Amino acid sequence: MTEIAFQDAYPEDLSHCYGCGRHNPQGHQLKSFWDGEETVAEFQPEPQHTAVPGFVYGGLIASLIDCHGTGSASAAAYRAEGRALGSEPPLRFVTASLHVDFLRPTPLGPVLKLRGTIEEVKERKVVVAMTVSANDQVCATGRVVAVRLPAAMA
Ligand SMILES: CCCCCCCC(=O)SCCNC(=O)CCNC(=O)[C@H](O)C(C)(C)COP(=O)(O)OP(=O)(O)OC[C@H]1O[C@@H](n2cnc3c(N)ncnc32)[C@H](O)[C@@H]1OP(=O)(O)O
Repeated sequence: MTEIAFQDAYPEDLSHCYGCGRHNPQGHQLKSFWDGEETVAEFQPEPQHTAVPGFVYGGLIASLIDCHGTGSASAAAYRAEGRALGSEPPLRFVTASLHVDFLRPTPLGPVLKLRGTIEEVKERKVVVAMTVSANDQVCATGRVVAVRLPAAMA
């Protein structure tokens, strides 16, 4: 694993995202890292993330996939250019498409583990496939198409 989380390399003014912004105290503050050619993140759901008692809310799972996907996209773009994470000019990505499949109920209790595979890297677009596991069982899979931050959001 790298020592710095992808999201901790985001510029100050782009670190307020509900899913991963380090400056959003009410947010999830997801942290993603490299693990070889794959990307990983962990998240501990809390009781307020309940769907049916005992099981995790699907919207939370989708938002974890969203932010692990966009974070992984940014890291993959830096890696493809042979640049250090967070170096200038910044390579920031937003979600163009978010696809989630819920394969089985996700138990509320264990830490959720996300694992991402970089499927495609282009100059403006990165595609990331992900799994979300609890107790070493894949509960959901996801796919994010991430596109470079548009001028309208900068
Ligand atoms: C930066 C730190 C913040 C962290 C972000 C956290 C994640 C988020 O929640 S971001 C918020 C949600 N996302 C948004 O609000 C984005 C709103 N959408 C947009 O601004 C635009 O539609 C945007 C930028 C995604 C795409 O812009 P657009 O001009 O349509 O892109 P365009 O140049 O046509 O397409 C680029 C590539 O992406 C692909 N693409 C674009 N949209 C989609 C889509 N919906 N589905 C699949 N592929 C798509 C295109 O096919 C194209 O691929 P290729 O190069 O292979 O032909």
